[in-house]
Amino acid sequence: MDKNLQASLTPLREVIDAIDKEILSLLNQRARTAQQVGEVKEAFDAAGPVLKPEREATLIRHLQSLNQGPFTQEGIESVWREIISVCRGLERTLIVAYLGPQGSFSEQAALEQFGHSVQKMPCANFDEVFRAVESGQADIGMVPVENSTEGAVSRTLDLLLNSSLKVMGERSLSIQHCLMTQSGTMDGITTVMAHPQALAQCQAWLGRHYPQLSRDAASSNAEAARVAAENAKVAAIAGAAAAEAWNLKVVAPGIQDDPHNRTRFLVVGADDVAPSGHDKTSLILAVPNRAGAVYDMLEPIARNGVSMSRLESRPARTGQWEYYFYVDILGHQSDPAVKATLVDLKKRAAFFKVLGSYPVQ
Ligand SMILES: O=C(O)C(=O)C[C@]1(C(=O)O)C=C[C@@H](O)C=C1
Repeated sequence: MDKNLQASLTPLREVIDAIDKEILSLLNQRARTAQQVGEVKEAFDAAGPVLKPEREATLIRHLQSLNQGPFTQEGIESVWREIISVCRGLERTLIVAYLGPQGSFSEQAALEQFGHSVQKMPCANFDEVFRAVESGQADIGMVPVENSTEGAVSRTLDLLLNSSLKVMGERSLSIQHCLMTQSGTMDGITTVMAHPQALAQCQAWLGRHYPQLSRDAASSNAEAARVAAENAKVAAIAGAAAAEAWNLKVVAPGIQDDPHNRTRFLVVGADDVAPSGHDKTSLILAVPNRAGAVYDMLEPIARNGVSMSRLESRPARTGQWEYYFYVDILGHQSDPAVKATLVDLKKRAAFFKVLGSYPVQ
């Protein structure tokens, strides 16, 4: 290294070393305090959850509101999610179920939300994720619920309808699909494999570049990557994490038709989440099959001054053109306006189920 450069860097690096030492000492103070929190929780409610999503959300939002930079707001969130993850892990290890295998977008969403100090439980399908949490094998599950290009993930909606689990959080992820193979080229490739949602999100690109390839459905994109790692004739569409996990080379990155492609995931678990100050409530409603019924059903939301952030319908499979409506409204179910809205909705709906209130991401 250039001598002058070295001379200029050395004092700055000494400053960084001293700061890191202080951070380390503070991190250990924080970790010890979290252990004490764990002991208090254990003493009062040994079987209770260690995860407190509302506390994690308020704590991070508060730090972001104090932050003057140049440390970025996203940086605050990702650093503190990892700090909390380690501290939480000292209380008790959180077991997180999601659609695997290794390198899936669900895994990425789970790690972004809960940090890396968790026990990962990759599952073969969404039903298994719900079963793992319902049976207590896992503390929480992370499942995709909607994609900005392809819409609702219908299996998740059906599982939410029939499960006793609650929605405890949300996480939105930018979905950048990559085409990947063993060699990093398309020589000898006959088939492109991915989850049907990913094939749909990339169909125009595939039609333009590789119209001759057959398209095969996989249970997940990471599963397609696993198959491609075993079969030199298969190209997979998956995230960059899957390429790394399965030792594949990216042929083309960012091949989704919409560059702003995003997927929203839900955290499902057994517990109710307390208010965080900026929350959302998810519910399912059904209305009788008659004129004006949907308008009547939704009227209390507007009347109580509550904002609706999502409305999704799903056939009730009665053969009568009846639908379940999946509704997200802003606010916690303990907020007076939301509470009043829920009372009114329950009176009008043929079916009514609150899935949970949770911090807005
Ligand atoms: O405040 C708590 O209840 C804690 O357990 C501490 C802590 C944290 O590290 O800040 C850890 C886990 C919880 O999900 C929330 C916060």
